[in-house]
Amino acid sequence: MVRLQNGPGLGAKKGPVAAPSKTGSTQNMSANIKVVVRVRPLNMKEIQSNNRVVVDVVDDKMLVFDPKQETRPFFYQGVQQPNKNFLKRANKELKFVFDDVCGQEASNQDVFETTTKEIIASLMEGYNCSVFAYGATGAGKTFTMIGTLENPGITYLTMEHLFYTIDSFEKDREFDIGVSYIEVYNENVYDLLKPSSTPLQLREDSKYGVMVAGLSLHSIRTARELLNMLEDGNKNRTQHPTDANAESSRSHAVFQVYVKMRYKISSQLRMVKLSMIDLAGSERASATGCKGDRFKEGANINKSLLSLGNCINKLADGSNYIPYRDSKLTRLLKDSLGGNCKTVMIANVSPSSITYEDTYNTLKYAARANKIQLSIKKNIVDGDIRLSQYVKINEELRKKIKELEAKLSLSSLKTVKESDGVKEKMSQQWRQRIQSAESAHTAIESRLITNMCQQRVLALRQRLRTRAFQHLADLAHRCSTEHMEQMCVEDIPRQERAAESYVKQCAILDTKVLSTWGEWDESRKKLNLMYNQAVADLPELIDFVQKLQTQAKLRLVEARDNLRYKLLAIEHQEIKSFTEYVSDMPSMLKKLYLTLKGYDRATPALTNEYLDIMKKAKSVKGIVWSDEVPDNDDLFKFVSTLDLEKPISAIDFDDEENIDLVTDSEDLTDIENREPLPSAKKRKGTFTKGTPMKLINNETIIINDSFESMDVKQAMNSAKKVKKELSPSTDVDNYSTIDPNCLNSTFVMANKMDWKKTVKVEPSSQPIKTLMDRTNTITRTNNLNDRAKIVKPIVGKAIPFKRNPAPITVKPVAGFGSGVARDGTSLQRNVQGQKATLNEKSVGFKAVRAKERMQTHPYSRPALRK
Ligand SMILES: Nc1ncnc2c1ncn2[C@@H]1O[C@H](COP(=O)(O)OP(=O)(O)OP(=O)(O)O)[C@@H](O)[C@H]1O
Repeated sequence: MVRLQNGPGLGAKKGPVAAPSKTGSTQNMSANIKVVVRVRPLNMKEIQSNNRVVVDVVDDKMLVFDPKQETRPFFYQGVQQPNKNFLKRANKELKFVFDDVCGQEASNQDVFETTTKEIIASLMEGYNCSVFAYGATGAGKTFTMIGTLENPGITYLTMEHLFYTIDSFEKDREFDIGVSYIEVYNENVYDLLKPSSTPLQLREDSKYGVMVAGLSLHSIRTARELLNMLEDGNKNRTQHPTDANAESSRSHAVFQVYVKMRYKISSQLRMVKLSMIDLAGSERASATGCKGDRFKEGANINKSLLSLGNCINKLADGSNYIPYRDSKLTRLLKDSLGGNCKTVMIANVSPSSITYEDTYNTLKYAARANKIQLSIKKNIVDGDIRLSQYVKINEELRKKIKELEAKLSLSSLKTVKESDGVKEKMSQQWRQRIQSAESAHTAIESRLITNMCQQRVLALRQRLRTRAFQHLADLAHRCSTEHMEQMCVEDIPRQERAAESYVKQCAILDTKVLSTWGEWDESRKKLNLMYNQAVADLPELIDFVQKLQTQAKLRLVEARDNLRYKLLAIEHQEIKSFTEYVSDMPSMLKKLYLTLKGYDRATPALTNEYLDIMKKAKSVKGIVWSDEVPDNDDLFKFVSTLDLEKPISAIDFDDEENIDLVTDSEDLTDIENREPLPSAKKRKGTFTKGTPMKLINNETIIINDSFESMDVKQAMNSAKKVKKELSPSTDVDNYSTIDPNCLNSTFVMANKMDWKKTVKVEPSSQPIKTLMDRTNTITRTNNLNDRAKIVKPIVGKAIPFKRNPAPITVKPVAGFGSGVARDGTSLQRNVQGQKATLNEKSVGFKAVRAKERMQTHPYSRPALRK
């Protein structure tokens, strides 16, 4: 098999060298075999023989074989004959036109220029190329192909040009070059570079074409190496002197150059072959004068050349069948003649008439070959084509991918940027919208909190004011000093005005709170909806939303703190005042008790009560734990709680037990005099229990002066107890029989009242009047003489009671804490024998006011809003 030796690329890859593929080519081109005729100069022998020149080179394209000779006058018997030399053969004067005609003066360089130089370009393009020298022996074939050291032949020149060309292509291609040199002698193939007596076998492969089994390939780097190689090879070539040529080559010498090209970028691989063939002489056997082996040689040579001629003829005729297998030479040159090859035929001829027939045959041969139309293809191996195509496609795809990636990257970046920009814009818009809505909501909430805080402060202050007033009321009726009396006279209207003002303020605040709360609730719903939408659109806004919600909670906590601080300050002041107030009570109580006891009026019940008070004083705790919050103190809960979800109005100060709702218009009479009710629930029912005063019967009114929650039932039991102590046989249920003198200060037994008449107090009989009526217009007459008789100091001097010389009339004032009877009428309070009458006008007046209040407290009275 053909193998490369010492080749840098090919040598490393041992194995059969890929021959050009028939199917691997991708481009076709049509070309005739280029035929160049070279006419050598006459050699010395020919010159000496003075033979005529039968080849007349007209120009570089045409020659005339056996041209017409110059006419010389013909004399016969001394007489010039006019037209005819009967002794002379007529000249053929055949005009041959070839691709090129190199005359006798043409050098090998000139031949190279016209023959193989141009095929190197084709070789670099991937075409197989073939050059063979044809001609008779001694026609100058070897001289043309091999030449001499002084005048190297076209093989050397071609290889030199090949290396020169390779150098110019090395930038983008890698080359591996291997050469072989064989001879076909007597139909046997021999390796001239690896001499062996054993002929090599020709193998044909469908893919690689004709191959020489066992042929050595040699790598060369310079043309000079080739020259030496050729010289060595020619030494191994069979040569025998003939008559025509002293150094006649008796074999066909085939020098083949394998060029492997790999494109650096595409990795495309091209395998091309340049065949340079020096054929054996095509001379006639007679011309060689050989006999024996030499004759046999000539016969074989002629046979191979005949086969070559036949193939050329067939190729020229366009025959489908080409008899390549007729000889080893034609088999070997299959690729170079009719196959995938650009072929140059150099027909060497001698101009001498000595070789007239051979020259004529050569010219005919060459002319015939010139008609061969070859279809040649570039030799690109299938796999390499695919590989290179894949590589190329891959590269293109990679390039495209990169471009697309770049575009995509830009597009993505742009999209991301656009998306980010849109998101950022959306985010900003949402934030602005939310902040705007949140600011508005905060403003509303601030108003709501302010109003609710005002509600609670107001409620607390009113509670404390009422308590203070109650304390004053508790004391006033016992006072006889003018100063105290004056205090009461002044304070009552003031307190009642304060109460009325409180009611109004409550109504206003209630309205404000409920109105603001509605606004706040609506704003809150919108804000929450906005929060949800924003987070749904942009989940990253959740932090922003949560921050706002946390800020809202903090605002509420701060508001509660501020409120409690304010309430605490108020309570603190109240405790301080109350402590001062209470601190004097024990000594006073002790004096009173001892006074009563001194007059023997300290009943067992009173004594027990006194003892109870002592016990309580003994067990008073100095510390009230902060977590001991009174469960039933709704006012405390209301004041201390700031719940935006419960926009209730101020709570009633009365004990829950004592609060009922007036359900009809008749029962509305005293609502105005009550504390504002905390809720609709508390206003349901009837206003029966817990009234400060209660009409027991027409004669008796039980007054619960204590502002603090006082259980009527407890009071009644206490009254019964006192009655029993005083008169065990008395029916305790009949209060009319209770002696007022036996009652302690809590209970007052009224005289039988005439509801229709105003009781007028006789001035003479009632020198002292202690007034404590927070309710109605009354004209009362108090005769405290009896009291003066009763209340005497036990020890020491009696308590001085200032007598009031004239009855006192109190103008109708919507009072706070006034008693309201179940039937809706105001009750008079008779303290220790005072007579009270009902002023019916005041009832109607208060009823109207109560209705007004109900209207100003729509949320406090939801049942009545309709
Ligand atoms: N163009 C030429 N110029 C000068 N001398 C030439 C030329 N051609 C051939 N000769 C000479 O002619 C002789 C015969 O040439 P050559 O050996 O090349 O013939 P050939 O065709 O190879 O013969 P053979 O077939 O017998 O080998 C040689 O001595 C050679 O130097």
